[in-house]
Amino acid sequence: MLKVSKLKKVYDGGVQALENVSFEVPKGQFLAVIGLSGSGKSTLLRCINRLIEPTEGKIIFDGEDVTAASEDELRHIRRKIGMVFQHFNLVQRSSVLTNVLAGRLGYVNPVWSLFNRFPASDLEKAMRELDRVGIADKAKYRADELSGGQQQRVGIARAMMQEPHLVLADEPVASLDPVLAHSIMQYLEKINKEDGVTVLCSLHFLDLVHRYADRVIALNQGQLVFDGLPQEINDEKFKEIYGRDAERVG
Ligand SMILES: Nc1ncnc2c1ncn2[C@@H]1O[C@H](COP(=O)(O)OP(=O)(O)OP(=O)(O)O)[C@@H](O)[C@H]1O
Repeated sequence: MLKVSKLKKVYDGGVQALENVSFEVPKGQFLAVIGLSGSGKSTLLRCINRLIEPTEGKIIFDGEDVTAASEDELRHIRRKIGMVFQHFNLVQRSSVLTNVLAGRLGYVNPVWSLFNRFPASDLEKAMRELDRVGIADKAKYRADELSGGQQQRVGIARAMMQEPHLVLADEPVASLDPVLAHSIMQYLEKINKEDGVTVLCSLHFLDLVHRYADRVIALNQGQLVFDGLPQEINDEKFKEIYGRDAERVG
């Protein structure tokens, strides 16, 4: 469902963040993206829906050429791609429910959304999604009244409002207390296994990769240095991915 070919990104100022990155993702896969800080994980995820413009290369998603899409086509493609962010990206002063409904913005009439009016079916769906992540009782709270773990659950519910085919999760547990990481990962696992949503998720900890990912790709200085099963990352591969000085933790 996703094909990335020879992707390259050079930022203004000359930093080469991605070089010749190619891989394919079949529908329904849970793919982890790993690599040291600065290796290009965020850049890769954001190039896929063109939040960042790739410099070269091609991205095909659901049979459509994302890289060649017009603004209109891109809007349509982005509806099908949900995003979950490291720092949650919620509107802090708005209610949990309003934040979740924001996931519907690609669908509703913009005039309605200006007045914060959403169809009853969207409200019902928002409550269902909040229920699935276990915080329906927090719908009326302001986002900034929630803990980090709860805010990330709102982030997942918001992404699910789009009825996405693909979710891009950019270090979704990196800002959380490590003991909360599994609960958030389990929600991502649920949408992957129960709804068949394909997930691309960058992660720092290999134990999470082993526990949740079907497959893993690794970046080192913008280059793809590994593409395989989590259990194939032996000590030698580990050093190739993270460098000679790296030591396993967890
Ligand atoms: N907007 C930008 N302008 C210039 N350089 C950038 C920009 N964003 C990222 N970079 C650089 O591109 C490289 C890849 O960064 P990226 O954020 O994709 O890595 P990452 O693996 O996601 O890192 P982290 O785990 O710290 O988020 C780094 O050298 C970074 O400094």
